[in-house]
Amino acid sequence: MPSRPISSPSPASPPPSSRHDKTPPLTAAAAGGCFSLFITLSVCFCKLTRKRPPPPPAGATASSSPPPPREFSYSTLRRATASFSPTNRLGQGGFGAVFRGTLSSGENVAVKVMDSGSLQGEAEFQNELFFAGKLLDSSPHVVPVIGFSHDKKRRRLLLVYELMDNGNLQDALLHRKCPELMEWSKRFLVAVNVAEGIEHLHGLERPVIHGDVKPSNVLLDKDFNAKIADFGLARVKPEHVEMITLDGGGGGGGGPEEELESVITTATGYEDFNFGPVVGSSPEMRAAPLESPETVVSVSPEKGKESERRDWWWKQESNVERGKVKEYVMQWIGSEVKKERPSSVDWMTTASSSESSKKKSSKRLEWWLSLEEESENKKKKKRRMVREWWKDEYRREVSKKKKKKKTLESEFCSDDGRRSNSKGSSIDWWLDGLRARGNSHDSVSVSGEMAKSCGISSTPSMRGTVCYAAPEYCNVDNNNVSEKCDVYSYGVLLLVLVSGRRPLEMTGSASEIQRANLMSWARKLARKEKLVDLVDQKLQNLDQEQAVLCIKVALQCLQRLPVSRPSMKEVIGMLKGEVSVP
Ligand SMILES: Nc1ncnc2c1ncn2[C@@H]1O[C@H](COP(=O)(O)OP(=O)(O)OP(=O)(O)O)[C@@H](O)[C@H]1O
Repeated sequence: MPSRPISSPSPASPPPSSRHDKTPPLTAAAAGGCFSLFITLSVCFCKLTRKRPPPPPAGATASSSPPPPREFSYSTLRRATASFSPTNRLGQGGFGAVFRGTLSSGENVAVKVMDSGSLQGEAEFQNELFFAGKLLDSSPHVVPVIGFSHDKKRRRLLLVYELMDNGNLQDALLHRKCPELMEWSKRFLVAVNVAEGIEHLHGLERPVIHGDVKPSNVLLDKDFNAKIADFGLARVKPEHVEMITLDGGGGGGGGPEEELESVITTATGYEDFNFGPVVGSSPEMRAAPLESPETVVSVSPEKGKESERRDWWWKQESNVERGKVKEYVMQWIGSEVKKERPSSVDWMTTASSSESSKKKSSKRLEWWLSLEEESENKKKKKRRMVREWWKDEYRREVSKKKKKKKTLESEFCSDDGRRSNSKGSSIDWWLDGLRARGNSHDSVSVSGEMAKSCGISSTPSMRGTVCYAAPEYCNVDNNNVSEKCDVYSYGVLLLVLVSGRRPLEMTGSASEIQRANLMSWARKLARKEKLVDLVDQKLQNLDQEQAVLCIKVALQCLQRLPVSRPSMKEVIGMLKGEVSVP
């Protein structure tokens, strides 16, 4: 019987044992696939959610020392400030409102939000960012920007700073009257801190001119250590600076006519804005000043007059923006006309409330602003007429004043000690204020307290703040900007610190009138050798000698000619008693 051949096992039908053996590799492959898919998805998710670091600034090298300012997302800052809650509002500047915030890391910050349509805003934003990289952690007496954010949808630009617990010096000294600042040693320390902060800026390889030194730009930490803030108007020192060595060369000299004219020009801020408005919002335009302000800022004598006049950020021109600028200037002049009246609140408000006079003012201002289209001769003629108008306005106001106030006014002594008569020189009274650039809330208490919370910026001009700005800084041909501008402003700040008064302050009593202009009063006291009269009576544990020394240093800083002012290094030396006061 033939034996049945043993059929070979068909490959299609493996034995049960063999099928069972192949299952684990298949499962492993599926699991491996799932795992790699998971990894890929995780990596993608991480990439998508990770915040991109800001691009390095132009010209930055990999080894550039200070880290660039951080970019925050808008939502982070919104969360940090509880949706920019009014309860977190710290103050208001020309740029916009500033809010207190706490980041998720627990870090306390101050967030500055640029108002959409702010004239100053965008240029200042760029400027602050430009200096942020340069100044981060560079000095204990400087508050640089630590980050920024922008929200395209809401057209908002935001800057983030380290929070300074005791706010600004202006507020702490003059509004809140913090007890800590009633201690002489603390005030003196603030004076030295500020001087060191400015000296640090001036001592950089390319010196930085702050351009807006004033008490509201000095911030105080929890121990009342002072730091310089707000680099919106800062600039790198021009390579060629024309130093004024002759009186009248741009330091505000010249005859009364010229002075009056220049006062009106500077007071309106018109010339500043005429250079071209704040840049537009396209990225290219925004990038321009960030690239290299140093190269544009130089004011070499070879350049044309027109280009000499331009600050580096005023590069863009657009008619639409011009319209906005004019509107702004008109509003501003209007408010200045109201603010600058020398006497008490009552006649000022009476005057400003009259509807017809408002209309008249507005017409005249329109007219004044139309000067830019006029020829030089016509401009001169109109300027003369505007001058007349300002005088008329003032005389009208004066005639409304009570007899008593007239008497007080006639007692006012001018800067050089000459007694002014009530009619002819009455305009000088408040023009003196304007000459000293006295229209900010930093300086004006004529109309009562104008605290930050009113929402009024203290920098109405892009050339610093009235009262604090050096005469040459406000000059139309602004090619004389040097560190000495900051020295002048520091001199005013020092007087404010020692006296506890604003640079321009009027309360109405006869004795007060002579002290209304802090700088003039200090000079007068110096002539009488009674500087101690200027020292704040409320100061505790006063070191009289040191306080008088501070006033002397301040007067050195306030010299009209920049070359006559000391450097900040010398100022620190004088304050510390290492250098004698000339
Ligand atoms: N880092 C900060 N910490 C605490 N408060 C701050 C800080 N930065 C600004 N502030 C507050 O917000 C206010 C407004 O600041 P901002 O720098 O915008 O305006 P300003 O310098 O006072 O005015 P301007 O911009 O017209 O010169 C300050 O006066 C200060 O009280």
